[in-house]
Amino acid sequence: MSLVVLKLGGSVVTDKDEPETVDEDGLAAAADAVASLAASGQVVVVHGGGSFGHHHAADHGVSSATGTHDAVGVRAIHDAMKRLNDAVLDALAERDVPALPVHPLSAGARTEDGSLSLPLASTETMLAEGFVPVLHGDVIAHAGEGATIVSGDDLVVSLASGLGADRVGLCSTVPGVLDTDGDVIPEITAFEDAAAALGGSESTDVTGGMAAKVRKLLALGAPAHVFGPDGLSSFVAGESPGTVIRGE
Ligand SMILES: Nc1ncnc2c1ncn2[C@@H]1O[C@H](COP(=O)(O)OP(=O)(O)OP(=O)(O)O)[C@@H](O)[C@H]1O
Ligand SMILES: C=C(C)CCOP(=O)(O)O
Repeated sequence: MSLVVLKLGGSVVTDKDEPETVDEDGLAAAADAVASLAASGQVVVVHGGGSFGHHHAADHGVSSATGTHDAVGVRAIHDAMKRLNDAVLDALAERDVPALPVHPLSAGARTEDGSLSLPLASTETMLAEGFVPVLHGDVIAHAGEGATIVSGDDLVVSLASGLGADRVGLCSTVPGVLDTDGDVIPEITAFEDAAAALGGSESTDVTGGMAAKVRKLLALGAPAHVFGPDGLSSFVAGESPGTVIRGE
């Protein structure tokens, strides 16, 4: 059975500029897409932080590289992400998708050099038993740093390579990776293909926006599709909306 890893960007399922606000229409469209994928194969969902995780992370001075030993701050970030995760799980349950949470804080860790170790037993067993695991960007224990942010994009890379995903999709608010004229770049095989146009994120985003996304996906070794909400149904149908990123 084919396995799809789908990331729902925080900017798709939340209003990124209003603290802790779900974008109900964006979430509904995303949940419909997951329901269709789950009806025809295995799917692992990952969602980003949007206005839930990033504001708390910025308030506590935590990013992917800079950590904290303040447990109160770690819990504030994690609890916000659990609230968003609950909203995603609820939307999926309303569509009869057997979705279950996997919280990276309790599952994985980072070594001193920042590499992510994400044991996959819970996700794999859930899939084998017919569930749809739903992970999320989170705060995670990091050797020598206390705890740092792990982005949904990092999780997608670990999951897709560790589980041998057949297809990877990242739904963001932009229709793909854009060039300097604002047109979608159909294919990226090297960072230089898009470097001139790649910026961070327009909203509060402690994990780096589109440039970081492209770098991580190039390292994946499997094709990854970056598309906007309008590309969701085409991705579900097996087509190739937006930008495809192929690492060498
Ligand atoms: N060349 C580019 N093409 C497309 N988007 C770009 C580009 N350069 C910068 N961006 C920014 O990257 C953003 C998408 O990355 P971002 O990390 O915010 O997406 P996301 O995955 O949807 O959100 P989150 O990180 O909350 O999950 C766009 O909204 C845009 O502001
Ligand atoms: C800010 C937090 C906690 C999660 C970040 O995940 P991302 O939005 O996928 O980069």
